[in-house]
Amino acid sequence: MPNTINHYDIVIIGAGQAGEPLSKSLAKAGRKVALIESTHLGGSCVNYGCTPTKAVIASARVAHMARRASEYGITVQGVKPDFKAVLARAKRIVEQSKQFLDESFTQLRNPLLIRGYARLNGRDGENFQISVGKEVLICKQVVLDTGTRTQIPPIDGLDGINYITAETWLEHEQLPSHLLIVGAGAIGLEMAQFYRRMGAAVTVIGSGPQVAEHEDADVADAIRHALETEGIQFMLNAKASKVATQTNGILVTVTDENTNDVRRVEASHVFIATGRKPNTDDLGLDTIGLETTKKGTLDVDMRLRTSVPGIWAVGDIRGGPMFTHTSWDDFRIVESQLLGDGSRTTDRVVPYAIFTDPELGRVGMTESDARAAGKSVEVARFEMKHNGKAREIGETEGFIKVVVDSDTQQLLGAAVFSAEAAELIHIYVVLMNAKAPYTVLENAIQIHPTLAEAVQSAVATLKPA
Ligand SMILES: Cc1cc2nc3c(=O)[nH]c(=O)nc-3n(C[C@H](O)[C@H](O)[C@H](O)COP(=O)(O)OP(=O)(O)OC[C@H]3O[C@@H](n4cnc5c(N)ncnc54)[C@H](O)[C@@H]3O)c2cc1C
Ligand SMILES: NC(=O)c1ccc[n+]([C@@H]2O[C@H](COP(=O)([O-])OP(=O)(O)OC[C@H]3O[C@@H](n4cnc5c(N)ncnc54)[C@H](O)[C@@H]3O)[C@@H](O)[C@H]2O)c1
Repeated sequence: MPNTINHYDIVIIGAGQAGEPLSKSLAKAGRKVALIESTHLGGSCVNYGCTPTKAVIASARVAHMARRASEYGITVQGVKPDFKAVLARAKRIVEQSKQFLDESFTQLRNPLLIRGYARLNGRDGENFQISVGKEVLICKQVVLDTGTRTQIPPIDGLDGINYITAETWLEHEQLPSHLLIVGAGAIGLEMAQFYRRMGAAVTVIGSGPQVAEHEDADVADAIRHALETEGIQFMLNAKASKVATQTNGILVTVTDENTNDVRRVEASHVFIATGRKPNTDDLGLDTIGLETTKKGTLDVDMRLRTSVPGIWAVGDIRGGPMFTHTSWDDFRIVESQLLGDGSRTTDRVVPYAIFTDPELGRVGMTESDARAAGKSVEVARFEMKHNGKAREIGETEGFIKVVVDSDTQQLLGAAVFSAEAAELIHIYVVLMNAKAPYTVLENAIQIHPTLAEAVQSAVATLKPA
């Protein structure tokens, strides 16, 4: 059977956080658009990332608060998480989002959703050729939004065990008796606390000297301490070098990065959370002369153009911050470049959070980054135990750290480690976007009693130079 050949203005490969909204926006503006997705609409965030992880983290918090009930004068007896029911709740929430996305495409002919795995297949004159099964698409421009998958580290024997990853954790319906998590980044930390609160023993192995390696040491230590208090064990400066099945589970050999000393840990399950590998290795990029970096990302300019004119890269594969909100903002950048005045670029303030409890809300530079950059730095720190609302709701753990440029009085960055930190950080985000001095927040009125008062209290401890 001959291949079907269809022509488009723009083809988007990957229906992730940027690709899906971009396809609709470009089509609405009159471009003929195809969106190709190999698995499920919504990508990693909806199907196994943000959505289900935050859903199970919410269940875990209910269990945690039920265990703490007596602190509030309430008697709750026999807190018993039902692990399967917790996963089932998360899966239902995922299904709702997936269904909503699927239905949004059922009546649409432009953008046309094509299900299948896409590869670039060289040029057709000035245009690009893309293959999906037996279909060939010819187009003027291509947007790549193919996301990432778990980066599997070279651990001896790993192929021989049924390890868990960010992609597969929802399918493992048996609560591990002892979960060993390899990787102490965002995924490792969030999932460690989830499984621990479900009742599993949890050990986290991190190759660096601290958890959350991009954060200031005091912030990273506070996260580790909070998780240790709940019984999670950490092995830092350590690497899992070998795994082997034994009668009662899995024997993991852990090598100390500094001393080369070897320890053996028995676990029932292993979760690999050692970073993400871009899905760029089977995209036919070589057929159009597009090279990846060593890490597999695509170098882009601030307008998200790759080195091949007409090819754009958005979301996690373009290097830099890997978040749903940055991927979604990439959609707005490409939209601005293709349909608007081109003013929107990657020159942006990027906040993020680690959804442990307490949460970490972050924006801008860390103190160490700011000092390394030679800025004239002033740092304020405010302990949450001094905030009235925090005491009233029993959430006194944590602190706020604000890094200010003492020449301009503008924020360079902030870390909020507290209850609701992922919400609170946005106050600093707005201040940074407005390029306003911290005194604007200092002089504002905040509602009492709120955690937001702590965000103000932190800057109020700064003194203008
Ligand atoms: C466990 C976990 C928790 C997370 N939690 C958060 C969080 O709380 N907050 C946050 O901001 N971020 C979170 N993230 C990160 C967030 O999920 C990603 O940054 C975001 O989804 C990236 O979107 P994307 O556009 O790069 O691609 P993705 O959402 O990964 O989508 C890429 C899509 O491309 C498809 N695809 C790949 N190759 C092809 C091909 N050749 N042909 C056709 N289709 C293809 C894939 O099937 C996929 O659907 C989390 C990630 C994980 C793994
Ligand atoms: N709340 C959120 O926004 C959220 C949540 C989860 C994931 N994410 C996104 O997904 C990305 C990936 O998360 P992640 O946690 O997998 O990656 P990560 O890069 O954040 O952390 C991986 C950690 O694993 C360690 N490591 C690597 N190889 C190792 C080994 N062999 N043994 C022991 N430790 C090893 C690294 O030193 C690093 O600290 C994040 O960067 C983030 O962008 C975001």
